[in-house]
Amino acid sequence: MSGVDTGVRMGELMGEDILEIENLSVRFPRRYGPVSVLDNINLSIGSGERLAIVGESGCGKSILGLAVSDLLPSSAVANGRIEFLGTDVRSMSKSRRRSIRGQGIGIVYQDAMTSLNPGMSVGSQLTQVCKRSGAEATPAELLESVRLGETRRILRAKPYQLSGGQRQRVLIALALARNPRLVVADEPTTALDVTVQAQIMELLLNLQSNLGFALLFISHDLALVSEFTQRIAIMYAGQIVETGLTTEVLQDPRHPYTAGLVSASVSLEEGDDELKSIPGQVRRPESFLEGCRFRDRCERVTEICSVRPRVEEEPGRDFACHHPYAKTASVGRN
Ligand SMILES: Nc1ncnc2c1ncn2[C@@H]1O[C@H](COP(=O)(O)OP(=O)(O)OP(=O)(O)O)[C@@H](O)[C@H]1O
Ligand code: NI
Repeated sequence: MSGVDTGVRMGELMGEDILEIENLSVRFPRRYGPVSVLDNINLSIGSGERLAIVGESGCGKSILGLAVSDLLPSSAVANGRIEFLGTDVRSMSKSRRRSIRGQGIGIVYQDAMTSLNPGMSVGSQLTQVCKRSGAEATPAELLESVRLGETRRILRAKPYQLSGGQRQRVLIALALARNPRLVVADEPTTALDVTVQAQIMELLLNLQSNLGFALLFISHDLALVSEFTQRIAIMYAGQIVETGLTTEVLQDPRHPYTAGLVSASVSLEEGDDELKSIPGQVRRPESFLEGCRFRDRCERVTEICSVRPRVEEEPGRDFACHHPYAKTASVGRN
């Protein structure tokens, strides 16, 4: 948690918090023993806020999205609090949890083909979700709100008869059927080509500003994230290493991991002959390091890094590092 005694938390600046995660840890004991694949996560989202979760593959972004949506696999063991609209979701009965989730949290995944039921028409899937969540809108209206033309044909179609972009719009319509206060979008456009990707992002953002839900946007793509989100949390190996306003974090990273991601992304955009990337790769959970989990890849590493770094709290910014980069005087350079 940030700014405990002095500052105002960012979520509060955006309106009241609708989601608060406190000391959340997730393990897969049968696979990785006592290692936490999500380790002591603290995070909140304000009403109507757009928050990005960023990090390399295997850092735990999707597991965090699943935990928030109460969809963790049964082999996962979770500890900590996840409070949605003021209620601790994890302490409720299964059926109550399902109804809260059904009415408050919508989910859009990358892979529409596996998120949709392949044997069932789009219309039946929408009807089912509308019924379950007591939606006021009809399936046809939902398809119109995600700007799918040819509504009648699409209602009758099976998922495989649609294009990737159309399927992604159907997923968004299903999320809207839940009257969401929060939408978790996990790499929602990764599988699409660039033009369609831009259209889907624009749709999601239009709906977000018209309907006012908060957006938890999981992505690898710093360009998308900087265009579309207000706040960012950087994850490495199951831990949040830095949070703050998206523009400030990306322009003036304090954590060496964030700095590495930013320079790799800039290098990619500028089409450098030799792509700058962070040396090495994310370890598998069974070999996560004690102390700072990033230390084997970090250019600033010293002995102290085998001790877990505290979370430093500055106004509007948290980071967990023994050797952070100094704050640049003028954010907004370049
Ligand atoms: N069902 C599972 N059982 C055991 N381990 C799992 C399971 N699901 C995920 N994991 C592990 O949890 C860790 C985090 O995975 P996660 O899918 O959240 O990463 P990610 O950041 O979303 O990566 P990507 O960018 O590739 O989607 C990985 O080490 C993964 O192997
Ligand atoms: Ni993922």
